[in-house]
Amino acid sequence: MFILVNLKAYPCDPIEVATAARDVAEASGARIGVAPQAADLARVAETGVETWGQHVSPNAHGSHTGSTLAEAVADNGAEGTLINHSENRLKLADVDGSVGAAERADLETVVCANNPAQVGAAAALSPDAVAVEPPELIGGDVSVATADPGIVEDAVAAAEAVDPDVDVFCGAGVSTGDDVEAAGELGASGVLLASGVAKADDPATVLEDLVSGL
Ligand SMILES: O=C[C@H](O)COP(=O)(O)O
Repeated sequence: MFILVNLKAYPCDPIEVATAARDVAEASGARIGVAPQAADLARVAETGVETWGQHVSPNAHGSHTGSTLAEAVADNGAEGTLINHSENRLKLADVDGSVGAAERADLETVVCANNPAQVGAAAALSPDAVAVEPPELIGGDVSVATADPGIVEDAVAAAEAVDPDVDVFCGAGVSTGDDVEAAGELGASGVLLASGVAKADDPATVLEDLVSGL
């Protein structure tokens, strides 16, 4: 199971989280990634943790003020990127363009989707993975795998029907090792989470619990 921690725009210390994630990954053998703000990518990557972007634009180099180029994300140490997060939705053509931009920069891709129908559409764009996240559960205390297990199972089936090579992650409310295990039992091969770690008083303790059943 891949544990991908999105720091969003939370007022946490990205280096504290990245260092804890690196240490827990090394000690446990689990795969843990951290997606900080774009401006923090380089110093997060310097910790040695697997570093991800929160977004890349479809643009290449050129006159595109405000763009987050996939090339820049990769040059600053990221190995992958989220695309189309629920809090940063893109038009379908831009999701396609961002997946292509990420691939040109050798970034692994996770395209986010609200529901199984969107998972199928996203899988048709051939990212490395899709992440299903019911928006109403994001930031809450109840894991998607507990609150709506059917949406995870349906997302797995939707991706499988379109492209069996596309992995399926789930996210929203994931904060414990039990949540990670439940997601795996529903067929997910990764979890996308944020507040459980980014808002924790002690991120290291939460990360240790997240990997405890792996
Ligand atoms: O990117 C992360 C997801 O939106 C889940 O956020 P959450 O763990 O705070 O529910």
